[in-house]
Amino acid sequence: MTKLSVNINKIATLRNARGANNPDVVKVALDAERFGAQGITVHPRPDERHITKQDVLDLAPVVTTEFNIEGYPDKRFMELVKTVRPAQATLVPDPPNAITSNTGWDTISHKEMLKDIVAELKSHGTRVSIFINPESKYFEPAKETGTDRVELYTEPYASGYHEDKQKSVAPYIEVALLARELGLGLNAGHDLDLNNLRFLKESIPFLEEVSIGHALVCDALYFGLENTIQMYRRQLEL
Ligand SMILES: CC(=O)[C@@H](O)[C@H](O)COP(=O)(O)O
Ligand SMILES: NCC(=O)COP(=O)(O)O
Repeated sequence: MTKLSVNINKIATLRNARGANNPDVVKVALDAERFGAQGITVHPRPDERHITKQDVLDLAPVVTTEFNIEGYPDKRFMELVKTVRPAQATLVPDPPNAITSNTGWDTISHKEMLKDIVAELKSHGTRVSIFINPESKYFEPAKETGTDRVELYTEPYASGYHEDKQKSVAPYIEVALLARELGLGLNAGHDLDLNNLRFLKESIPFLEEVSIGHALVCDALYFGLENTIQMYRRQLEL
């Protein structure tokens, strides 16, 4: 079964627009779980443009599905993850000023650094996933870091989907089979939506988790959060 982890970054974006507490990020996370989310993902960026450190501290004790914290493993991130000990930490190579995540790790040149970070996070009982591009050269080094999983960066798949979905998904199938061969768990995320999700799932049925935020929150403006989460869950049922 592929789990749906709902990324609530954009709920916090809306909340921050007025500086009060509407929408209430914690309430939305708990409602999302009640509506069928099988995980909650947050990405507390250094500039706190959306999810703040306090959001993470507030969410950690009340989220009952899998709590997944994404981020660049700097001192701030590592201390926050050590404090809340989420089910999963997803390491992304985003510089502080990135408008969004736009690439996976170069696990070849960063292998030693990632090895130490993965070991520290796992020592706190947190499962680790490493954000990765669909390029096979990065997968054996990823395995050598000791990470539990990799998360396929799916923006290239999404951006090419409408023109030629078979061509777009091909590199992902190739590296997914390699990941399975290496014993790496497989997550996926970024720019997945109601149009492209089912084909990805059909192409890689052994995906363990997809984390979806931007498109899901946008869809919820039209369909409502409960309906939207159910619509995304149905895309994952083969
Ligand atoms: C890692 C990834 O692809 C996304 O989860 C990312 O966290 C999105 O970040 P923004 O919501 O800040 O665009
Ligand atoms: N890891 C991907 C994620 O959490 C959400 O990405 P997006 O759906 O907001 O592009």
